[in-house]
This record gives sequence, structure tokens and C-alpha cells, in this order.
Amino acid sequence: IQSDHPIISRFQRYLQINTAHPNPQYREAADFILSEAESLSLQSQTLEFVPGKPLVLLKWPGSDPSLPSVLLNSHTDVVPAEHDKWVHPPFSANLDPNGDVYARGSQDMKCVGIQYLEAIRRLKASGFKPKRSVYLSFVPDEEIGGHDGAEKLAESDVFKGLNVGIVLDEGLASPTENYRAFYAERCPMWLVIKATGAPGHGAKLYDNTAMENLLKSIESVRRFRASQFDLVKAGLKAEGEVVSVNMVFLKAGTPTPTGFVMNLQPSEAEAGFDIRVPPTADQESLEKRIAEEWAPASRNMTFRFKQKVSVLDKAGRPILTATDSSNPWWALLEDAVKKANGKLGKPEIFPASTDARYFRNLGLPAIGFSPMANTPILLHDHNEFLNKDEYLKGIDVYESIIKAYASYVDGGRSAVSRDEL
Ligand SMILES: CSCC[C@H](NC=O)C(=O)O
Ligand SMILES: [Zn+2]
Ligand SMILES: [Zn+2]
Repeated sequence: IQSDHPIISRFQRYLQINTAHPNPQYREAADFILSEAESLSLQSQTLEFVPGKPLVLLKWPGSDPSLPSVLLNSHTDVVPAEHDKWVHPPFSANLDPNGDVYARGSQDMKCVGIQYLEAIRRLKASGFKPKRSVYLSFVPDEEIGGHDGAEKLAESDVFKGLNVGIVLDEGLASPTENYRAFYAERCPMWLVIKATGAPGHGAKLYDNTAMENLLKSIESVRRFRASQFDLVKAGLKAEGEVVSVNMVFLKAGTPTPTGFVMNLQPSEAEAGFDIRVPPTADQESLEKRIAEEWAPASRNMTFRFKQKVSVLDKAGRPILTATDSSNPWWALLEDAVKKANGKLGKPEIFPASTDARYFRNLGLPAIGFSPMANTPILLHDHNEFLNKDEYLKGIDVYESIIKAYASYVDGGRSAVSRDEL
């Protein structure tokens, strides 16, 4: 059902726009955001770095334009859903009797985009005036890599003109009462390994077949995977602190119209792996392992990357946002969450990828945060939902954070002491 509570109903309306790949309704989503922005008297512009993929940029001007601004980023696209496996249709945004809103994007991350707007609505109503300008970016394409969205924005002259000082982007739901906040993310390495070998009769035992060569690699990958997973299971490392490797496809055999030839050992076999590398891991030694153990030329193997993101920046430093006193935004966030009666867990490394990496690559601090406590982690899963009360609490939290961020004046204390002289 559609809620009669205007805040919940607006959330539902955003979720009801089907922005799933491969054909996201970006125009409808942009129009929705623009009409919300108009009702809030925010300045707006629509950037179309790639035709058909609008990026909406909103501005709440601050009273001191010399101060670096705050950027609240969210993506408008969502991953596809298998409609028949959901208890409620994934774009119905049905509110059930428990107060759970079911929709693709309810956690990832339409909730966040519209919570930003609701928080600004409250702050405006309360008469709050920001010192720093607050920008909101609603970007396309995060789920397919962000190349036509956040990456283009971060590279643009428009972005330079925003003079951004801090970026907020998405985090993850938390099954406990503690919210989660992320200071870095693992980097994707999408690896395809290919084995070749002598073809032959399916009844013959001989060495060096493509299948045998590939299986040796898979065994080696699995040993490595287990060694990493064991560290997590033993509680020695958090999920984002180990290298994850998961096999995502296998491709081999000689097809027939109804299946595969059964008595022929094929001459080629391929496997694909989604590997995620923490920013502080030794990526070079992992690449060496790939070349020497997982796809050795000595076993007639080759490999290629469908995607490979470096864990280091141009200066050779791991790409991460400081969480110590060198980054005042972290303490401000902790404090603001507390003020809104929320609890924050220890800073974490995001296990997958987000658009935050494009901003961190520029040297900007970026914090991944989606205020969803007491919520099962359902992003990209069937039956993704968010409870309306958690959603409303999240608005309080953003109200507190935006207020703190937009009021923060670096070096304010020394200015006071000068006045006192
Ligand atoms: C590397 S581009 C893909 C980005 C995607 N982001 C969220 O799931 C991910 O797979 O992490
Ligand atoms: Zn997301
Ligand atoms: Zn996602």
C-alpha cells in the first residue's frame, strides 16, 4: 500500500521509478528529483555527460562561499530484480503491515538520496542557514562501474568549480543497532583465466588437457580463497580487510544444439573470478601469484583483466580517507550521529565498490554511510526492504550531520582568540 505519511509516500514514489539496468528510467528519476528540489527552492542543473544519462546537481548555497563545500552523493540506478522471486513486486514499493517498504533500491541507495532531501527540508523549515554550500549529486550508472556518472563528474570542470571539501556516499545496512561507516573500499580485479590443451577422445587419460590445466588453477584459487575466508571466520580480520575471490563463470566444452559433446575433451577452457583487494593489501604480489600460480604459461594458460583498479593513488599511497584527528569530518560525523541518538561502529573498509573511489582518487575525504541499523543486509538480494521507522531515523541522522558539516568552520578557534585580543 501507499503510505498516507507524506515523507514515506515520497520515498515510495522515488522507488516506484524503475531505474534498473539495463534500461533505467533515468529521465523519470531526474524529473522526480528536480521537482523535489524545486519544492525546496534548491538551485538545480542537469548535466548530461553522456546522452540519455542525466546527472542532477543541486545546490543549497552557503553564506560563506570561500569555504569548501559539502557534497552529498547518491546513485539513481539500481540492479535488476527477479520479479517472480519477490514477495512484493520490486517496483511497487509496497508498505507492509510491519512498516517495511519493499523495493529494489530501498537500501541501495534511493533511501539515502531522498533522505538527504528530507533532512534539508527539515533544516530549512527550522530556519537553519548553512555556512558552507551543500551540493547534492544524483548520478547514473554506479551499478555498472560509474564511468558515465560519478567518474565523469569528478573529472569535470563543473566539479572543480564546486570546491568540494568532503563527500558523503553510500554505506551498508547493519543488522545490529550500530550504524556502519566506511573510510575506504576494496578495489575490483575482474580476472579471466584461460587454459588450452590437447583435445582428444573422452575415454582417454592423458596429461595437459585444457580442463585439467584449468582445474589445477581452480584448486589453487580455492586454497587461497579459503585462507582469506579463514581469517574472517576466526575473527582476525573484518570482511573488507581480506582479499575475496569468487568464481563467477566457467566456460568450456563443445556445444551441440541440445547440450555438449560428451566424448570430446575440449582444447580450451575459461574461468572468471571477481577479486576484491583491500587498499592496504600487496596488489603486486597478488598479480605475481596470478601469473605464477593461477595462470602459469608453463601450464598453457593465459589471463586478462576485465577490470583492474589500483589500490594506490598516483603518489603510490593506499587510497583511503583518514579516520584520525587529521580528518575533522570523521569526528564531526561521529558526533553528529551521537547527537541524533545513533550509534556508530568502528570505521570499516567497504567490501565492494562505490562511486566514493572517484572522489577519493582526487584526494578528497569521502565517507561511506547509509543510516540503516537493525536491518538485514539485502542490497542486490531478493526482497530488499527498509523499515519506515529506520528510514525516518535516518533522516534525523542526516539532519544532524548536514547541520554539523555545513556549520563547520576550520580554524574557528583561532579566529575567536583573535577577536578576544
Ligand atoms: C567495479 S564497478 C562495479 C560496482 C559495483 N558496485 C556496487 O555493487 C560493485 O560490483 O562493487
Ligand atoms: Zn549502491
Ligand atoms: Zn549496488
